[in-house]
Amino acid sequence: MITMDNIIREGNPTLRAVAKEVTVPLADEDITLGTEMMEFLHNSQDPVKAEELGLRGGVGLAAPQLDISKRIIAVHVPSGDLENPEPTLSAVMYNPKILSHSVQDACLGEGEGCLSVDREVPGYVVRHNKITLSYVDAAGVKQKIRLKNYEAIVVQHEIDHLNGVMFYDHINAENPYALQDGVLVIE
Ligand SMILES: O=CN(O)C[C@@H](CC1CCCC1)C(=O)N1NCCC[C@H]1C(=O)Nc1ccccn1
Ligand code: NI
Repeated sequence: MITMDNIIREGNPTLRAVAKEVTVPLADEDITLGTEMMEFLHNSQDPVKAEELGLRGGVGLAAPQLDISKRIIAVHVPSGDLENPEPTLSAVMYNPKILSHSVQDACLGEGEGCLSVDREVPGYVVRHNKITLSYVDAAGVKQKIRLKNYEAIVVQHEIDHLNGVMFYDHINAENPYALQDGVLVIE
């Protein structure tokens, strides 16, 4: 089971490496890894388990954060309202690739953090508001989906990890809260 001890922190060169594509059909070990990554996200969002295991709640995880330089990500975005427990996006994605994106940019009003960064780095992380994404799913089937707003931000944060990019690489050093006209601020 994955815990915070398995998550590498900034300074580890794997976080700055470009991860390798996984072979398709998927190897058993890659399927198992994806399952464990998703289980970590579930546990991290369960108040009892997160407390028990000392987990920071996470909505996404990339294999390089486990010191495994493979193009595998897991995302599990809760719906946010307790009535509807259905997550708005829950998937393990192999070889994810952004095929196209909106001209419209967006950022989280709260900025971003990272389970591999044990410090606050304030500022807007400007990303694409909408993306068209292809990936191979846990069943080995090629998927093509469109995402927008928060879900699109989460997936872009994870794909950045596959390319050795950290969220704060996008923050304007002179003025962390500088915003071009028309950038959508997502609260
Ligand atoms: O690469 C992956 N990571 O580094 C885990 C990150 C991924 C998100 C950061 C911004 C977009 C994707 C993560 O999830 N967080 N960042 C650090 C602490 C907070 C935590 C978080 O946002 N938690 C959360 C949010 C809503 C509901 C439940 N939990
Ligand atoms: Ni991260």
